[in-house]
Amino acid sequence: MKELIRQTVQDAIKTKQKFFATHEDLIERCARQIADTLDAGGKLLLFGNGGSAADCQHIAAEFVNRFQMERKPLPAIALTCDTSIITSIGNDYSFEQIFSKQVQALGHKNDMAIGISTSGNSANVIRAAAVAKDQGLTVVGFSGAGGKLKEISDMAFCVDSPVTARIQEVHITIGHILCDLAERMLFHDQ
Ligand SMILES: O=C(CO)[C@@H](O)[C@H](O)[C@H](O)[C@H](O)COP(=O)(O)O
Ligand SMILES: [Zn+2]
Repeated sequence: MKELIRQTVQDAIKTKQKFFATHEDLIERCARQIADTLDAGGKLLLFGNGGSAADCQHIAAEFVNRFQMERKPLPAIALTCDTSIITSIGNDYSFEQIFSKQVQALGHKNDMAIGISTSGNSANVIRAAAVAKDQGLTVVGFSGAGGKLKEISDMAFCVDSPVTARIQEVHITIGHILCDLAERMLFHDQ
């Protein structure tokens, strides 16, 4: 058991080191886009399943409340939270449309959509990303190495690991870094 713990931690460290060694420019570019979007009155829409749904809610909370700086609340909505909306769409239409119909209702061309899928192939995430793109939103994809999400995304963060949990651990670190950078870009004078 202790060996398993050690191997898991080693794998987590290596996966993060490998990813962040090659993605600094993209992260900075994405943070700048988030800061510009929020500064111009746009908002963030986030969607994903399971652990990635939790990541969406976690990241949205950092923006709406605060991250590491005392500053005004920033608009970010996790499309994973409203059980009435999700169950009615899932029941009347399909699970595939639970996020895309919310993007249709709430998305504006000056907003950003952040889709999170470790396989990169969850149908509801792909559909929402495609609808967001059609509506003119900037689409950011957090995924694993494979899948369709990266092809749809304007900015794609692809984590090269076969293990869902390791990919998710990189995703939440990306979310924290983006929030940290965007906060500094928007409020550095405070
Ligand atoms: O958290 C985990 C696994 O670590 C699970 O809940 C996982 O998120 C779910 O199986 C998701 O449905 C996987 O979907 P996706 O990441 O492939 O889009
Ligand atoms: Zn998990």
